[in-house]
Amino acid sequence: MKEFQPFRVVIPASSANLGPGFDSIGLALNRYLQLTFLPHEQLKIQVKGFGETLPIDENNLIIRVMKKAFDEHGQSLPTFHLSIENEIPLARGLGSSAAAIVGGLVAANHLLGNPWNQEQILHQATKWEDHPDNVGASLYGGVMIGSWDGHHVKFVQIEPPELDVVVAIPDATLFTKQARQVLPEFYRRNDAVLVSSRANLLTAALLTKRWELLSVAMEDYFHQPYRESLVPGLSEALMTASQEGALGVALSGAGPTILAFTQEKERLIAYFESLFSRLEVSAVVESLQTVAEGVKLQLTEVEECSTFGGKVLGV
Ligand SMILES: Nc1ncnc2c1ncn2[C@@H]1O[C@H](COP(=O)(O)OP(=O)(O)O)[C@@H](O)[C@H]1O
Ligand SMILES: N[C@@H](CCOP(=O)(O)O)C(=O)O
Repeated sequence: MKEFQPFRVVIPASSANLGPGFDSIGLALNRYLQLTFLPHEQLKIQVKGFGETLPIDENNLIIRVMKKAFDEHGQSLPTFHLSIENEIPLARGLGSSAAAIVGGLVAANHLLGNPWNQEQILHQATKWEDHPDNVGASLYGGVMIGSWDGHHVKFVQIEPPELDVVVAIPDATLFTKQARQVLPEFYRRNDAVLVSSRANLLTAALLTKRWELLSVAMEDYFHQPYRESLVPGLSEALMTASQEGALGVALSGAGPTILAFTQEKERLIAYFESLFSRLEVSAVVESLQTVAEGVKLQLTEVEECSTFGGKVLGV
């Protein structure tokens, strides 16, 4: 067994796209995935919070990511006890897979002696997800604006907007893979021109804090119209939330969560609760905060690893 000092990696959730920033813009949010690693003679994984259905062996995404990082450096992954404490619901459009990938890469990089810098970790993470929006936000925090051509990521990180975020998270899952299959292969030039101008306006509005532009700047024609049929409440929220306190509203990532920026969060929460109750769709409506900081790694003492007190479900 390879010895190392126990450590913890804490990764924020994220909301991708913000409307027209499809596969490009991501925002870090204050729900966290926390991974605690302790040397152990065999792999053991324990899950608390969201993720009861996750594999607790080598098939777990975090372990697959770590193993690949070790393979690329010609080393074999040490064995450990991994405690996963997860506040990010799975397959809801809040970047759970991106958080797992970023967490796995940051943990592997630490165990390997930090061969990768943060930009190289972003590159690796983007290769796993094939878009830099969620992984960028989880890694760097704030708002990440990135561009990936399949080989290179170029990006700018900006401060998150000083606005409240309200999310409506339906109980049903929607896997990103499934929500990408409904998207068209080609776009008409007029649609592409319009949505690209909306994305430009969104970036400018975020940079200049022109919140009154968000309702128009977050209009999207890349993905939301095609995903409406998969997401209860989306078409109505896009049409009416701005009259109920939303400054801008969008599908969060691939959905089914709907996200809105607001300065009137109680009013907007009441609106979403009434919308979902009328649709008879079970959903949690709550306010989240944007976060300026991305993933953090903390060395810890064995005594502090109280997370290992619970039942160990692993192999
Ligand atoms: N904490 C985690 N540990 C391991 N795998 C995870 C974790 N969170 C998410 N995943 C993997 O990511 C999948 C969900 O990814 P995805 O469909 O992209 O949804 P999301 O919008 O939540 O990112 C899960 O089914 C699981 O395979
Ligand atoms: N740009 C991607 C974002 C997917 O985000 P997730 O949180 O649903 O994984 C897309 O829209 O497909």
